[in-house]
Amino acid sequence: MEGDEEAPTHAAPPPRILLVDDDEDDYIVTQELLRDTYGSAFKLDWCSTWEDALQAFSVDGYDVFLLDQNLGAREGTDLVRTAVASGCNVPIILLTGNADRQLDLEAMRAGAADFLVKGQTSAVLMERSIRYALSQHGGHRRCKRQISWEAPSILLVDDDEDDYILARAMLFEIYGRHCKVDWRSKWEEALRSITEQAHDVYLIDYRLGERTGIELVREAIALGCQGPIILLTGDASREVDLEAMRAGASDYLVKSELTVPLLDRALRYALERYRGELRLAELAKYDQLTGLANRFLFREFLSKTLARAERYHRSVALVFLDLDRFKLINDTLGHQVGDELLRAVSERLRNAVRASDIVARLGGDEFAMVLDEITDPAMVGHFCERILAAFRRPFQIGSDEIRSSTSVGVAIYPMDADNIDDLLKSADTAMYHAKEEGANNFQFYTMDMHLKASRLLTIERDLHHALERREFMLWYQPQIAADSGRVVGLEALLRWQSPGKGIVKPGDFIHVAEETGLIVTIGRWVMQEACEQARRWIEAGFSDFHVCVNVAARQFRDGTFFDSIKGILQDANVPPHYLEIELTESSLLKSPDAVQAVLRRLLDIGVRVALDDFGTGYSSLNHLRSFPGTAIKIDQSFVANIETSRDDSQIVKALIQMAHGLGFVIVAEGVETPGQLRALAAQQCDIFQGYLLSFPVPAEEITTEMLAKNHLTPFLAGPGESEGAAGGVCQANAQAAAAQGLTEPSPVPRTLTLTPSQECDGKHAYPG
Ligand SMILES: Nc1nc2c(ncn2[C@@H]2O[C@H](COP(=O)(O)O[C@H]3[C@@H](O)[C@H](n4cnc5c(=O)[nH]c(N)nc54)O[C@@H]3COP(=O)(O)O)[C@@H](O)[C@H]2O)c(=O)[nH]1
Repeated sequence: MEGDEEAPTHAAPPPRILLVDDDEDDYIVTQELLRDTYGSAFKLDWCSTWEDALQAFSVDGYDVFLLDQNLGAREGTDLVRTAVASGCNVPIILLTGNADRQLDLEAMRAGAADFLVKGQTSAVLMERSIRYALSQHGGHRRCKRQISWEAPSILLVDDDEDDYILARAMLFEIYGRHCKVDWRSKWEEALRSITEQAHDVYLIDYRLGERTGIELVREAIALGCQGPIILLTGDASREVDLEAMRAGASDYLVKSELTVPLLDRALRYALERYRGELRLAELAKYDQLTGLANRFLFREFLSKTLARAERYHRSVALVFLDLDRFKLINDTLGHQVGDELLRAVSERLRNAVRASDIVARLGGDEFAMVLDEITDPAMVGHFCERILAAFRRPFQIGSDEIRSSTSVGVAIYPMDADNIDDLLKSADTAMYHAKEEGANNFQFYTMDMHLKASRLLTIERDLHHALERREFMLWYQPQIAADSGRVVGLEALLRWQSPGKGIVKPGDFIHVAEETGLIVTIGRWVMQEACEQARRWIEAGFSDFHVCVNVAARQFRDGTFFDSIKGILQDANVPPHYLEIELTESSLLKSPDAVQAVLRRLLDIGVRVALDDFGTGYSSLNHLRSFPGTAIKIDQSFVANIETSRDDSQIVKALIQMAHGLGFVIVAEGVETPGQLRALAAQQCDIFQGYLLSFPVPAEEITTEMLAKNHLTPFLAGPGESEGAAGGVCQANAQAAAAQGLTEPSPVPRTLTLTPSQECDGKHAYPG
């Protein structure tokens, strides 16, 4: 048949084809066949081993692979499976030495696009097989869902009853008598039946009275027919073949050459392609990177699973995973490595579950699985342990060995939630709890988690509103110099005037702002407001003071932090030494080099820098030594026990000596009693801050008078005097405050009335 035809001219460049065959003679023959089709310049690439083939399969650029079934001791079908499993979506056509239905079936199931018998393959047959394979090329084989093979229902459209009888006999031979074969002989009738789409496959004769089968194909497809259509023609003609393909037929068969095996194979491939197309439509439901189900399909699956569980009163576990430190891996080793890791993780997860269990990538580094028919939560626990164990071995990504772990959250239907959204939320909440517990572990959802999570969500929403409605404000807590007793610093402390809750302190919301990143916006507002207030105080005649602003680690991550502060100071027209930023040791540790670089730049322009809460974190002399700052704030917890705990007293003493030795100014925070104040003064602490001296107050309460007073005289004048008239009011207030648990007054703030026994006469201890 091929002898009658000329080598076609191809407007498009010929496909790039790789032959995998361990027999060089076969390579030469195949090359000749393809040259008949694509012209004498066509070059077929060739490799002869399984290993070379695998390598070549991962190379981008081939359009089709021709693969010999016999590769030494190994089988081509295994290679097809391996290639498909590793995400190869280039069509693979299997070549075998003999026609074997079993093998043909196996090839199809492995994911081959077609199957050709070597000795019986002409140039035309090969070209057609390649063309159809290419037209189907779209990667649907990523979808590994098994579609069961059933006897298809077939509609035969032929105006010759004998042909129908013959075809039906063949079909019965292939599928047995239970195969449904319908027959239409008239064009219009056939069109109606086809558009009803009651059949799996259509066999249409090219000649249908006055009209052609091609027209019928076109019309049926235009009317929405999706099932595969095989055209039957009287004789082989390349024109008819091309016409059929262009009209939308899946294949064409020459009636005179029709045999049972040929029909069988054509039907199977047509059906498989059709199913492939359906799956292609489903591809939108698969994650392109990993081939796993995506969020859309996962929800669909979960919805069906929950519906079944409801009907049969079963429990279902939703297992939600998030990789630990994935962002770090992505940021440091690059996105390509990140992608590879996600693929490798997907493969391990797939291997950790039963074939029937779904594994989905919900996005980023989040994965989810569903365990059906849960009878005992311990089952799920074991499953989670298996998942965690799957991460114990490092992942080999290129030349890198990457260690990764995951945090797993579990929610059970119907115990924890009775619908998809709530179940997902619960599993997500449990996963976050696993992160909080130090990552690399699993947690079952509990009601407490729910309450916590919903509280956080509410706060987040309210914080957004608070920003929009300008509900934030700053209160200021004075810092008093030990040597002069005067106010040298004013720490700006954020307060939220909530319409529903009154004055809310940062302890109740700042962590949410930090977690959500909202702290960057809020922090900028704080900085602007504090600097503008500093300007107002300067204009009011205040001098020798600075405002202290707390800065969260997240604010440093924004590469514009330095410029932002500089701009704010300029806009407010405030010299930089009026500003001190306070950061905690943990902020410093989050990204030491980057943070230190910013701090140095700030110091260079004159901004003061204090290390907050010192003594609580990983405080070490090394950190202190390399800290580019001006002041150290000893944490309240040490101050609180300084009178009662010898250890804490010794620690404070050592901290002060150490920090002084390194040239830092020492600020003690949380000073609540005269005894604490005296103990700190005895240990040469430079600056005091605490309820004893003043609660945080609104800016209006900071007056020139207040700044001029010596606030320490009542307490440091000596035991007898300090408890006397001079310090009496303050003392009474402080004791009253202590008796009430030393909470800040709210909503109307008040300053402890300090009665100075003498005016400030000394220079501020704080270095300028
Ligand atoms: N990133 C930002 N963090 C901020 C900002 N404003 C405040 N904060 C941080 O929130 C934490 C709690 O602050 P707050 O509730 O305002 O508490 C401060 C003082 O009111 C309190 N304090 C002061 N004196 C005493 C005392 O004698 N006893 C006592 N029990 N508490 C006292 O201490 C807090 C000041 O802490 P510090 O900053 O460590 O000096 C707190 O960690 C703030 O840092 C902000 O705008 N941004």
